[in-house]
This record gives sequence, structure tokens and C-alpha cells, in this order.
Amino acid sequence: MNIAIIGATGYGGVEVLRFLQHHPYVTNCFVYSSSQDGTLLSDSFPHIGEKDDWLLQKIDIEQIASTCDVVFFATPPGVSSELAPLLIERGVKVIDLSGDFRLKDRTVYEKWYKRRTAQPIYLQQAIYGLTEWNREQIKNAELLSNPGCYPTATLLGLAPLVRNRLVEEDSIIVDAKSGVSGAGRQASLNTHFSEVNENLKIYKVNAHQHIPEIEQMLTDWNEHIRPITFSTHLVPMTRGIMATIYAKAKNDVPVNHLIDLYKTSYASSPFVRIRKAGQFPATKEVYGSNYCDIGVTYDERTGRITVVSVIDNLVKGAAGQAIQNLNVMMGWDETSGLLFAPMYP
Ligand SMILES: NC(=O)C1=CN([C@@H]2O[C@H](COP(=O)(O)OP(=O)(O)OC[C@H]3O[C@@H](n4cnc5c(N)ncnc54)[C@H](OP(=O)(O)O)[C@@H]3O)[C@@H](O)[C@H]2O)C=CC1
Ligand SMILES: CC(=O)N[C@@H](CCC(=O)OP(=O)(O)O)C(=O)O
Repeated sequence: MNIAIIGATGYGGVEVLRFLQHHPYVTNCFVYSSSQDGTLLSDSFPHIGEKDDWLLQKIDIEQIASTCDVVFFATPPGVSSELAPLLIERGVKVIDLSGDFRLKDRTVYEKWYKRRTAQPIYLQQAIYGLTEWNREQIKNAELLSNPGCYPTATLLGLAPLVRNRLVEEDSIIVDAKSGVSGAGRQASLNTHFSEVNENLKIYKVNAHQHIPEIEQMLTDWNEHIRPITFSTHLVPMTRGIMATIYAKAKNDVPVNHLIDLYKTSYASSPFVRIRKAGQFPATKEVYGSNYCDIGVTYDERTGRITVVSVIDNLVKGAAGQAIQNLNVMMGWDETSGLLFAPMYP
């Protein structure tokens, strides 16, 4: 199988290549760039090593469609909504890491992303790739919309509670933190060293573009869910997301029941690991891996459940989940090319 990566000079794209170069069913990866064609990808990223195939090529839809079976987009908003339809029309499967096809309602996308949406026909065709909860649909996807990093951590943490209607529908609060690689490779004032180092910042308060993506999935699971409070913070670390989630339980629920529920919910999901009672995951415990680790508890005093969900934003939150989805789309073992332990410390 031949794969194309558009946006390979970015953090998400080069992570896709890092995993695919050792994938058992992928023969070749070709890399494309809108600004650096003619140069070697290893000039930008020496860590991946040199290979002639990784000469960055101009984005030429006909050439890509005649060479590749699947195309990954790891590009900023607005790129895949233009280019992906041209590939789909030519019979090529697309896996999009951007938010262009995630929101089904055009007006919601335009409000939160402040830009024009993709064509409605493709929004309807796109399958949302939260692998653990959408495998049946993903199997038949031609256009796969990979979830955002914060939504992945948040939705995996909330799914057992919301799907089983255990929490008050208007009580969900998510306090989320991300490492700086979540903002991509492009330098900016907000992400340069002196702004981030020894600092902790809240940003996009009540205005983060991942709010409607999370609510869309939650209301699919339980139509009574009300708008959530969702806050994002930038932390002086390179990788990692921690979503700390609070919700009011409808009834008292012993911690051991909660843990059993989470373990049962994810029994067939090799990349979700549930901590024992009283234990909570840290971002380093998933660093560089495709795992989502979850800890959960109940506070009898307040009647609230606390869930802590951690991922590596570039792996389970982007490239790793995208490859997990490729595996499901192709009927391969879901873990192909992805089963390795996190790096620690
Ligand atoms: N970073 C993260 O943790 C996550 C990112 N995402 C999403 O994945 C996508 C990629 O993110 P990330 O890798 O971090 O971003 P980066 O900024 O690191 O990389 C994006 C790449 O897109 C390419 N690009 C820019 N403009 C265009 C264009 N007009 N046409 C084609 N290619 C273009 C650039 O490469 P070149 O100039 O060579 O073409 C650039 O290297 C984004 O949509 C992001 O929101 C999703 C989940 C997590
Ligand atoms: C730390 C940081 O800045 N993170 C980014 C994640 C953006 C992202 O992944 O964007 P889409 O999912 O919308 O494509 C943010 O909070 O906007």
C-alpha cells in the first residue's frame, strides 16, 4: 500500500511518517509540501533519517491519485476542505487530521472556526474517527475525519458516564491542559520560549473550537446533554494533554463500580488503560505512545465524579489515532504499527 502525507513538514505529518515507516502493511510513503518541494524531509527533521522517497514533492492531485491509495492531510484549516474532495472523486481514501470535516453543521463550523466550511456533501460523508466508539462506521470510511486532540482525551474520559446516563446532563466541566506542540511547528508570540517557560496560561476561554466537536459527540450519545464548560491551558512541556473532568452523579456510585464500568467499556480497546482505585495518570505515562490512560473517582461529599484522561497530543491526539483508523479502514489489526510502550522518563 502506498501512502501520501500532505503537510509532512509539520509536527502531525512527520509523526504519521515516523509510525508508517515501520508499519507492517505500508510499502511506501510519499511526502508533499506547499512550500518546500524539492528538498529532503530530513533537512527539516534529521531525526527520521534520510531516504530518497522522502523528497518533498509539489502537491499535484493527479500525480498523488495515480500513485497513492490513502492520503493523510496534516494541514491547517481550509486546506483539506479544498483538496480532499478532488482525491475522493478519484477513488483515493482520505484521512484528515484537521478540523475541516469534523462538524456536521456548517453554521456551527463557521461560528467557531471563523472561516468557510467544506461542501455539505463531504461533511455528511465524513466519518468521525474516535476509534474506540465508531469502529463499525470507520470500517467503511472513504473520508475519515480524525478527532481533535482535546476532544479525544475528553470524549474517551466521558463516554462511559454519558452513554450510561450516570451524570446530570447540565453538570459537565472540563479543565484541560496541553503541551506546546499542540499549536504546531510554526513559531508565534504565544508559543515562544520566554512566553511559555515557567508560565501557565488559560486561553480561548469559552471560545475554543473543540467545544462544539465535543458537544456534537456527547449529544449523539445522550440527546439531553447541555452545553459544557471547557477550559484550555498551555503548559510548559512539549507533548501531552491532561483533561480533568467533573460531573455531578445522578446517584451515589461506589468507586469500584465506576472502575468496573470503565474497564468493561474499554475491554476491547487495546489503547485505553484504566487505573486502579485511587490512582491517576500523568502525561509522561503516555509520552510518545498511542495510549489514553484514565483514572476515575467519586466524591461522596460533593456527589461529583472526577475523571482524569491523558494522551500524547501528537499520537493518540493526532497521528497515532489516524493510523489506528487506517488500520480499521483496511481491516488490519487495529494495533498494527502502534504497539510500543511510552517513553519514560
Ligand atoms: N499539533 C497537534 O497536537 C494536533 C494538530 N491537529 C491538527 O492537525 C493539523 C496539522 O497540525 P500540526 O502538524 O500541528 O501543524 P504544523 O503547523 O506543525 O504543520 C502544518 C503543515 O501544513 C502545511 N501547510 C501549511 N499551509 C498549507 C497549504 N496552504 N497547503 C498545503 N499545506 C500547507 C505546512 O507544510 P508546507 O509548508 O511544507 O506545505 C506545515 O508544515 C492542523 O489542522 C491541526 O489543527 C490535530 C490534533 C493535534
Ligand atoms: C496548544 C494549542 O494551541 N493547541 C491547539 C490545538 C489545535 C488543534 O489541534 O486544532 P484543530 O483540532 O482544530 O485542528 C489549540 O488549542 O487550538
